Amino acid sequence: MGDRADHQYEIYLNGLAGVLPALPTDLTRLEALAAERLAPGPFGYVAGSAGSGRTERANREALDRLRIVPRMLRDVSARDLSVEVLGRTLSAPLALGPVGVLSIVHPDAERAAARAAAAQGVPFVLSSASSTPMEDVAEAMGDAERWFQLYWAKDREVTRSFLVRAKAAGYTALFVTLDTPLLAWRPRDLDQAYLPFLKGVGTANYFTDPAFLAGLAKPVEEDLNAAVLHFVGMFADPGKTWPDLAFLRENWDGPIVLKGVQHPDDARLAADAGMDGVVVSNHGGRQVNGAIGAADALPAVARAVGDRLAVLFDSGIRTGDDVLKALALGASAVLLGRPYAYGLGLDGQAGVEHVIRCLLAEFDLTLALSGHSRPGELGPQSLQHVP
Ligand SMILES: Cc1cc2nc3c(=O)[nH]c(=O)nc-3n(C[C@H](O)[C@H](O)[C@H](O)COP(=O)(O)O)c2cc1C
Ligand SMILES: O=C(O)C(=O)c1ccccc1
Repeated sequence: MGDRADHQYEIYLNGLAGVLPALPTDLTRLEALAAERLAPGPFGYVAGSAGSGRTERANREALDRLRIVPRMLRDVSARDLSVEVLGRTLSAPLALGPVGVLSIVHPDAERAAARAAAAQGVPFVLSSASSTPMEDVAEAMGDAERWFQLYWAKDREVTRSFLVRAKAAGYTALFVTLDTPLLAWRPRDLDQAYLPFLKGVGTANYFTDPAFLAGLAKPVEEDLNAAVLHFVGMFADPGKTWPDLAFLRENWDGPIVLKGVQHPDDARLAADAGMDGVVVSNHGGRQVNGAIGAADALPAVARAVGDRLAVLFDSGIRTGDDVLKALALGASAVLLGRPYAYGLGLDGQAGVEHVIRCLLAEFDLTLALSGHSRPGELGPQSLQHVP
């Protein structure tokens, strides 16, 4: 076992020494704890999803219908969790996914989450809609691996400027989110009249951008309302189509990953457009109510493009066995969403580190106990579907 995996056992060893962890080690308990301790508006924003929550439930149902079939006597004494993704070696098949407006759950927001990822050796994906400018998050991370998530704006100059800034700040890959050309119908937020960006939260990258500011009649300080409305009207673009990807390919020379792909034909279009990867994701059930569970969409996408593109996965990952299942279905790594936002809200950087450590320790143990030593050994043979 490598250094990283040894490190994951810290919580376990603390347990043997009678030291209580600050947060539950069963990460499925974080949501209930966050419901108790966070303010209702921010908690509802993070926990909420589209419509009646059908897709969020489908994400869990899809993972829960899969069962791991353990194999015995396979010498699992030495494990290596590392994977190759987008031309890099990751120490484990995990990254923190893009979650916007993190200052609603903790004042240290993206800086704390990014430092936690850096400390635990997993990449951090910074949201376009972060509460902290991308340059400040980069500075907090030193030379640790970071990727930039793009909300593909209506205004070309803003997009171009974001790409230049992200490159200069050391973000090595671009994650373009396709599933949010509009924000969905989200009853939890509507019922509480809680929409953080209407107060200017999540606009840090825009309000520090010369191309964005050039589109305002007055400085942000003089008319916050107008600035916010300008942001809401331009941050995403429901008019975009596949040929528009050429613009991003011409203006970004690193890997480009399309986030929010659910149909194998869209994955093929991504490959044909010269993209480098896809994230099979339904945005944690926050966009299309009634959509296919993300884990149910993964196998067909992996079959369609697994030999041409990096296939990543998110939406519903809560425990180490979920990570194993996603990899067995054909993903090379997973992104984490809400669980780390809860960790941040409950205990800042330490809370995010707790979430990463528990998830990876549980993944490492589940991998070993099911008879595997490396992620590459996982495949359809590792799983059984139950009706
Ligand atoms: C509060 C919140 C904000 C999010 N903001 C973004 C964002 O700015 N950009 C993006 O691509 N995805 C965003 N997502 C989606 C996540 O990247 C990810 O797809 C989703 O949370 C995964 O599902 P999970 O929460 O069930 O793990 C957000 C999710 C949450 C919960
Ligand atoms: O809430 C979200 O899911 C999301 O993607 C988003 C979009 C705009 C601003 C902040 C978050």
